[in-house]
Amino acid sequence: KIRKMLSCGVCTSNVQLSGKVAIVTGANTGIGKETAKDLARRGARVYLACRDMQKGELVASEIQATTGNSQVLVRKLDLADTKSIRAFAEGFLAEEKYLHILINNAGVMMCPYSKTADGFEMHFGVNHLGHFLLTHLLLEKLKESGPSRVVNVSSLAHHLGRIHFHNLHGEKFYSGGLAYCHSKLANILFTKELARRLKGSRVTTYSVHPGTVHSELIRHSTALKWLWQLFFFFIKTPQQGAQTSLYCAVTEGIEGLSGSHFSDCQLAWVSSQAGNETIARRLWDVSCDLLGLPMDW
Ligand SMILES: NC(=O)C1=CN([C@@H]2O[C@H](COP(=O)(O)OP(=O)(O)OC[C@H]3O[C@@H](n4cnc5c(N)ncnc54)[C@H](OP(=O)(O)O)[C@@H]3O)[C@@H](O)[C@H]2O)C=CC1
Ligand SMILES: CC1=C(/C=C/C(C)=C/C=C/C(C)=C/C=O)C(C)(C)CCC1
Repeated sequence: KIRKMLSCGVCTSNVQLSGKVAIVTGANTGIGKETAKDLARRGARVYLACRDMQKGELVASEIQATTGNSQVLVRKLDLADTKSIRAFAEGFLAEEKYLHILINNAGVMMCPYSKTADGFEMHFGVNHLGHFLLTHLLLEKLKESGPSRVVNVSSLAHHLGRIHFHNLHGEKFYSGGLAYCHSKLANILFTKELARRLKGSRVTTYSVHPGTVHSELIRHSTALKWLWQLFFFFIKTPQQGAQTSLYCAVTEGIEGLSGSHFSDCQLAWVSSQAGNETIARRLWDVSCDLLGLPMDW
């Protein structure tokens, strides 16, 4: 009971999703897997967008067996490679008429310094630019399918983040922990700017802090692995961690809150950086520039 109380925030909506189509990135484990499972239980056709097809197929079978929904599909998506992102989107657009829910969930944390196939620093490239490009490529479909939603999984860690426009790829200085924080700040800035640009459309967008959750996210940090074991009682299960993403994806009547940040299924405060529209606009333009996209999408 105490653990349940500490975990806070449950998505109580019983909205059913038959006939709806959803994509969850990084759905082969952790929060993404539980998010996909819940959407499948509600009857949606769910695409598990995973970089490891074998892991994805195993999880798809598990979700199909536990939910009785056979419409759980795995498609290859490596967010560290824009070619893979474009191939994923092309395949999806060719096979599906609609997209109602896009959950940009995949993430990496505290990686040793490394770059994506396109030369972007790994956290900025995967957590921000990868999802930015994916959303761009799927936006027309989301618009055609409205009402539709984009949920960006960020973190409380964004409070320590800054967008260092002169060092976006960590070439001047690099800390894996801070790079993660910067990328999670970018997730919130992207959400706010996207919401501003989508005003008047039937697509809404939300950013989320899932809580502190048992998952593979801490794979690069021995210290956090110890901390997680020591304080296991205070840490959410992936199923509890999925609640706020699900809340933002399915709850009726939150359209007016597009662009907002949520934690424990409630509105949550963001840092002053995250609320800064000038930084959000500049990050948008720089991201388009890096990805070779038009700025006015
Ligand atoms: N756990 C926590 O306490 C917190 C998590 N979050 C956020 O929640 C989200 C989910 O994390 P969580 O479930 O905890 O972590 P996990 O590490 O368990 O899951 C991350 C998922 O992202 C996938 N992924 C990583 N890199 C890529 C890539 N290049 N292309 C495609 N997929 C990729 C992983 O795939 P693979 O299995 O192949 O590595 C995995 O499926 C993240 O955005 C994270 O920042 C935010 C705050 C706290
Ligand atoms: C201080 C403290 C904790 C540490 C929390 C930490 C270190 C959270 C890190 C969160 C991350 C890495 C989020 C990712 O986005 C616990 C274990 C909750 C137990 C209570 C005291």
